[in-house]
Amino acid sequence: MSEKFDYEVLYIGAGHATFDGAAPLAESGVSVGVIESGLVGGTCPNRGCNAKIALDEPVKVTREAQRLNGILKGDISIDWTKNIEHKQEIIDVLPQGLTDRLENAGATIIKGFAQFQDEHTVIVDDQKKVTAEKIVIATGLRPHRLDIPGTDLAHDSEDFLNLKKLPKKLTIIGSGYIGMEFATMANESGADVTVMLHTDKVLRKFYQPYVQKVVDDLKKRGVTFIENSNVQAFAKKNDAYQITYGDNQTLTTDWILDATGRIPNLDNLGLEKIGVKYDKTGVFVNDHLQTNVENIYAAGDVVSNDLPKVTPAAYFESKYLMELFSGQTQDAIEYPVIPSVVFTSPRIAKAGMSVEEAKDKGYKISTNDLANYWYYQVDKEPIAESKQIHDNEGHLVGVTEVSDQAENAVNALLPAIQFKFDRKQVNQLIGIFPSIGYAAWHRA
Ligand SMILES: Cc1cc2nc3c(=O)[nH]c(=O)nc-3n(C[C@H](O)[C@H](O)[C@H](O)COP(=O)(O)OP(=O)(O)OC[C@H]3O[C@@H](n4cnc5c(N)ncnc54)[C@H](O)[C@@H]3O)c2cc1C
Ligand SMILES: NC(=O)c1ccc[n+]([C@@H]2O[C@H](COP(=O)([O-])OP(=O)(O)OC[C@H]3O[C@@H](n4cnc5c(N)ncnc54)[C@H](O)[C@@H]3O)[C@@H](O)[C@H]2O)c1
Repeated sequence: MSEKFDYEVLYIGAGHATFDGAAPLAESGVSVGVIESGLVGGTCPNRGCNAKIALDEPVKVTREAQRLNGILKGDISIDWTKNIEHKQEIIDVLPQGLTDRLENAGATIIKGFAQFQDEHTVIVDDQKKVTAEKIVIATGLRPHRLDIPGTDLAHDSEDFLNLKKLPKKLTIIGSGYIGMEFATMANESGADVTVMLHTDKVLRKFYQPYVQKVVDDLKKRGVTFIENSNVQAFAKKNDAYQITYGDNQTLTTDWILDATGRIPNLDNLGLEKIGVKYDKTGVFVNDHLQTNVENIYAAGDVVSNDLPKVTPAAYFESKYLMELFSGQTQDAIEYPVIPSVVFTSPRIAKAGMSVEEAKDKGYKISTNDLANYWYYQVDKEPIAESKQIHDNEGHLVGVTEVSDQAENAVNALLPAIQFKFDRKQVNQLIGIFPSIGYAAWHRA
């Protein structure tokens, strides 16, 4: 225990970037404090991944049942209100569970909003002074809001995940992760959905031919996409809302979701006072996640880097800091392959080298027509394809898949990509048959 300070390590924020590492760090005997202004667990469990995937499950099941219609008898449809209630039941227990995990490990949770006073001192809710030898900024992101007249009439992803009743007409501004996942859920649950694009691109970080398959399918299901929409204003119109866009066109809707991205949670943190460098992309860190102020670190979504802003990245950084602070490593952080997926229906998942980069390098790109592979025909998947990329020595270096279980297929291939398995090693591992993992692996 540090004699000079209240804690050896103090985390600001209690999301994945904190708790995955803070709990084992406290268990190892380091004195740990965690300041959290909202729910312990942060975005992912409370208003992100867990909440979203609970709402998505009936969508996936409904789609499958539609495909198996004739074998399965009777119509099924989603009761939105019940779905929201079920989601809430599942996630309500998570903040307490994570609080217990941190406290049982020996960490102290301090509720309130933190502001730096100096590089070793933080003031919580303008009252309580907390000091620490090292401080980790892990404050995450918050929704970006369009700077246009009427912007307050729009809602964010958290509002959507808490909607007790699904609006009849829902308009989504933005076609990134949130725009596309929420358009899928709302459409399958019975809403009339319009997606307004900034440009003509949807999910620009994913393989575009697969994105197009998902967009075409959503169009067939009634979702409208407006490209280059140039959204200019929102206004209240009787019981509805009017969106002015394009060349002075208007659109009337019942509910507006602003899904135009997320920005670092750094307002009023007092970083200017202590000289920590950052910009609108996040906090600048070196290869030890250390800021320009020696004892201050940053982890998770709030860090300025090119990684996808996803839970596995926050988790990995949190674990790295735990190892650094407990003396298990002094090495620079070395990121593994970080996979990502968009939970549309079907999903698009990817890991490692992209198809575009593989083309530039002249690597081998194999196309797997999975819709015609027998195991994907079991549940009659019409949209299922993958690309596997092998380098010149025959190692699998990248994969992208569009299918209902693309996330599981990509997960199965991660060891081969991460550890550069050679042919002999790949052949040495056999999976359970039949399974999606097996189907992916036997092509590796
Ligand atoms: C709708 C949605 C769906 C998502 N789905 C997925 C998914 O399916 N898979 C995936 O991998 N990722 C998903 N993500 C991303 C994932 O949630 C984040 O990458 C992850 O939560 C980042 O963790 P973090 O700890 O860096 O930040 P956060 O979880 O955001 O935690 C930051 C915490 O800091 C607190 N805080 C901020 N400022 C202060 C302050 N001054 N004082 C005290 N506390 C403060 C906040 O209250 C918050 O609890 C999703 C995100 C959203 C919004
Ligand atoms: N499955 C997952 O892992 C998952 C799911 C949801 C969210 N997330 C995380 O949350 C973050 C935020 O998600 P997001 O979808 O808000 O961000 P995003 O960056 O994925 O997408 C933002 C979208 O808004 C559009 N946009 C920006 N300005 C606009 C304007 N003026 N008019 C119309 N469109 C505009 C962009 O073109 C883009 O399509 C993601 O970066 C991701 O890391 C992850």
